[in-house]
Amino acid sequence: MEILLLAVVLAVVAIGAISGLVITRTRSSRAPTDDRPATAAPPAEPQVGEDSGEPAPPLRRTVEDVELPGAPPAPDTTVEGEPETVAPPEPGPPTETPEPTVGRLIRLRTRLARSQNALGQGLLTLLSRDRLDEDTWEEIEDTLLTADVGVGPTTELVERLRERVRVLGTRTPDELRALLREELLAIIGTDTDRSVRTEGGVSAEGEELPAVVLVVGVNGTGKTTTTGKLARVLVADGNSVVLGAADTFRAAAADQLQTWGERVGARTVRGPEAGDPASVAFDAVREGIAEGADVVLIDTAGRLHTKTGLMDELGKVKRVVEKQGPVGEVLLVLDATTGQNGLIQARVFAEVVNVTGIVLTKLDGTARGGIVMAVQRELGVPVKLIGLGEGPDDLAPFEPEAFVDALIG
Ligand SMILES: Nc1nc2c(ncn2[C@@H]2O[C@H](COP(=O)(O)OP(=O)(O)OP(=O)(O)O)[C@@H](O)[C@H]2O)c(=O)[nH]1
Repeated sequence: MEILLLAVVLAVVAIGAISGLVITRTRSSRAPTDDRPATAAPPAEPQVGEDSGEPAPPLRRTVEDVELPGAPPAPDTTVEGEPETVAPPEPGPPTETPEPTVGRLIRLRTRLARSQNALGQGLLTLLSRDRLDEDTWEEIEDTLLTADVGVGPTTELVERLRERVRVLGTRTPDELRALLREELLAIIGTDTDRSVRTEGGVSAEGEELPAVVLVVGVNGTGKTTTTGKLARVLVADGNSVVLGAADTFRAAAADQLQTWGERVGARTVRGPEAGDPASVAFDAVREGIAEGADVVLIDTAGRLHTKTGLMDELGKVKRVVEKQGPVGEVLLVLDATTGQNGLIQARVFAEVVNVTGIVLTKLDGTARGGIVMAVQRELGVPVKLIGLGEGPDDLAPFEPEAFVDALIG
């Protein structure tokens, strides 16, 4: 009996074990063919590649944040909150002492004379002819037009010269030189204020504000170089300067500007590459206020005057800066070698940002110095500075007398 019972128990255990094995094998052999989606059952823990929370913000600004060249401008809301800029590096000690600005044009006079002498000497030679007939006057006119003096100023100058030569009668070379000098100066204008405005102001809250200078122009005219050189001019004249690298399109521009700044101990405020230039400009002025700087110089990206989107962006840069205080000076940088095209550029820029001064660069590389007269006449805005080379101190305050003297030798 006991043996029988034991045999029954063993039989039951054996059957149970065999059926358990069969069920397990059946389950495991079914699993791969189970057509339920793998995600049907919620995982207990986040899986690799899944985020458990909100994605981290990207390091670079998105295309929605950044205005692309030619894109319509975004509304002026970016700066009301926190402008996005990276921390500006500490300014180093000045490594150079810039040359004083007084008399720079005298120093650079030979360079100016070398490039512009053809105009002055050409005019003097023509005026010295025994007979000043119509052909000669036409040649005088052509000489002026070729030097980019422009139609209006040329007509005016020729009329005045004709009248004065007629009254003079016989002409000695000295008399002619003096006469031409006077008339050229009359066209250029000697009583215009050509100083770069460096007086700061006071905000409505009584806070001291630095003078703000915005540097604008088309591509490659020399804006960054001029901003750097101007920083030296201002430092040489005893001002403390903060630079704003609002040219965020050209990657090297901010580095270039920072290098200029470091040489004279001026801090450069920069933003993220391809960032919003208005934010950088705003931040530079804020930094200037915080530092108690005398002048904030803002370099902007080169833009073709024909690109409406980019011109609108420039208008925005100025408006955004003005939320903190007035922009005292807008310097338009014109490349003297581009001739009459410079006038068209000047007209458009003046409409958008109310240009207050002209910087004429690369006058060392062209005989067409007459653009000085044309651009002033066209815009009613004075030439304030001229660039006469690539050297750090090759930017000079424009002095009509020294300019004309270099012209006529
Ligand atoms: N000969 C000469 N070269 C100059 C003068 N001013 C600037 N340059 C040169 O012009 C070139 C362009 O100057 P940048 O300052 O880079 O021009 P930019 O307007 O900032 O250029 P973008 O930012 O690309 O629009 C550089 O090689 C400068 O050295 C000048 O007065 N004389």
